[in-house]
Amino acid sequence: MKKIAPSILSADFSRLGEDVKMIDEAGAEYVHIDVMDGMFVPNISFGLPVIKAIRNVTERVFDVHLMIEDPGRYIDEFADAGADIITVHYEATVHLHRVVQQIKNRGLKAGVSLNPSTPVMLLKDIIKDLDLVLIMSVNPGFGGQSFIEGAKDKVIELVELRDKYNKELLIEIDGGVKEANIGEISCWGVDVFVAGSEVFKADNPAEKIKRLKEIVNA
Ligand SMILES: O=C(CO)[C@H](O)[C@H](O)COP(=O)(O)O
Repeated sequence: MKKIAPSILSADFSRLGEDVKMIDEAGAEYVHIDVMDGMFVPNISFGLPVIKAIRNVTERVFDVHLMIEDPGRYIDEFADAGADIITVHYEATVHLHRVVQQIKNRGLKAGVSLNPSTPVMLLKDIIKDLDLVLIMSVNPGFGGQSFIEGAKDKVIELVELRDKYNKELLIEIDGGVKEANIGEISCWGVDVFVAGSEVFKADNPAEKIKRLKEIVNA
């Protein structure tokens, strides 16, 4: 079963708890949580206290995407805050293998994300240790950007690596995912679909989540 991961970056922060509850009740399996530090990306979003607060609202999987420099400094804190999956950026992590082990030693799923300009092949020697690879289909930092078409070839290359080295690997895509393109993206072999503005700018966000789920599982 393929999964929808609504990104709370596009939620209404003045009523975040209600938006997270809506994500849960609409049947999305993951809550995608974008943490930005103003260094790795030019935007600052939210951090540990916010994640702890919304952890009380839902038992859905917290899919925490760390867009921060040197994320190894904070793995224990994000685990304590309630993360289920922690994804770090290849470009922000010098000792990637060590950080992946830190995440797994906390009993969490470990993911690595690639910026649009970072080649998939760079993950070849670590792919068997990963639970998830997140392909960025926009430059990280902001919601509401357009899907970068080069993501298609990256997903196809990653599917080949998955077939060869790690059949359990989840492939996630993030950025510019819409009702209009999610069906095609799904055909490439993606398992988890992050959608921010498409969900939260919809007249009925819960219906939008259900619709996206239907399309990817058709
Ligand atoms: O990681 C992100 C930005 O860095 C967001 O999750 C992503 O951009 C989703 O937003 P949208 O669906 O509006 O493109």
